[in-house]
Amino acid sequence: MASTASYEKELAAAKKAASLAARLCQTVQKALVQSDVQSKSDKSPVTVADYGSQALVSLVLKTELPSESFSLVAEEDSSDLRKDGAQDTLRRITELVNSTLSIDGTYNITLSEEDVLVAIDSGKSEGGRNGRHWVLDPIDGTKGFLRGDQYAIALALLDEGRVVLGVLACPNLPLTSIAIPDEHSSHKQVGCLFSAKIGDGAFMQSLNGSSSAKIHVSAIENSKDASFFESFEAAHSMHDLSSVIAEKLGVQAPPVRIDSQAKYGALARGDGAIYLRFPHKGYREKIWDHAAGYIVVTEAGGVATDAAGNNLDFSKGRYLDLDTGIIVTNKKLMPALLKAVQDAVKEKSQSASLL
Ligand SMILES: Nc1ncnc2c1ncn2[C@@H]1O[C@H](COP(=O)(O)O)[C@@H](O)[C@H]1OP(=O)(O)O
Ligand SMILES: [Mg+2]
Ligand SMILES: [Mg+2]
Ligand SMILES: [Mg+2]
Repeated sequence: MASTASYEKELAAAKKAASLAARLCQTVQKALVQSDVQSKSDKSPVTVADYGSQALVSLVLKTELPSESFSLVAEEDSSDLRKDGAQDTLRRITELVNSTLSIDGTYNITLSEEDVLVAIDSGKSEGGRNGRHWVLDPIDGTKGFLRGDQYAIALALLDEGRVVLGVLACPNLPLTSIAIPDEHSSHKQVGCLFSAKIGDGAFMQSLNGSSSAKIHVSAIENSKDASFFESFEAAHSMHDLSSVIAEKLGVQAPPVRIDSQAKYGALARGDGAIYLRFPHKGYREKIWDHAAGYIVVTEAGGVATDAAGNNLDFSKGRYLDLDTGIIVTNKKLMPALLKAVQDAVKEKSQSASLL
């Protein structure tokens, strides 16, 4: 039964898997940031890190939890890597996975290229409301990764359709608040690991392995004092709609634009009070883009719903069925936020029908 399980060892395995994947991604991103302009336009580093991260997470979960049946819903699959011309990429991924494993030293394993493909392809599950399913985005925020900005490794566990635990590794997120940008920001210590287990609260620790501290969403009650997060990429979210909502709420601070589910982590520790996400028409949200962030923020005392105020339902397979968008905030601000969202959405659709 989902309600009596403690998920203790699953959480430990998830933290281990995400931390190791973060180490692999950092290795690649560091080389990328130092590389010349020409190689920066090359998308292959993120491809290598993306597949490498998925292979490592799958391997660590299977190794740490050998007695459990294994189902993984993940973003990537190996079909492109099995094509002619991908041999070099597959070789680079395999080397990267093996060197990350050997630096860590916990596992005395060397993977073959075929092992890597098999590990990646354990992620083909469809999820759903029965049984347990891991949910993984091996790199969330690929655009941020390529820019040298924020990205996350996002891993969650579904049990009978509910998110029961989640971890978010954010290698570039400062350990202290990002609410006040300061000129010394380049000296800030970075690398956060957020984790949450159902009924147990949410925690943050350094990816370098310090002890974890409990985190809470902002206690702000007056929306005028709130600040909000949205996607860095305008193509991912309707920034015009979020600015209308912010105006209706009387929010005075400009939006903080960052990539990836790092937004959920930052919100869960109170760096900002609202996260607005309104993808353009026709975009379907995937469960791996929200499951880990959702439990981190809700266990930190926050609420996340769609624009109709419905709870997010992770039990429908690989996609989330949503009304319009996703809104996240604390319990005090949610009623006013929901009203502002619904008014703004109504006005937008009325003005669209007048055109
Ligand atoms: N057109 C799109 N609209 C919304 N989200 C998108 C779009 N294209 C990709 N994404 C996904 O949005 C998430 C990043 O969102 P953001 O940084 O805007 O919060 C990622 O999951 C990214 O995929 P990926 O995981 O491949 O990076
Ligand atoms: Mg993603
Ligand atoms: Mg991704
Ligand atoms: Mg992607």
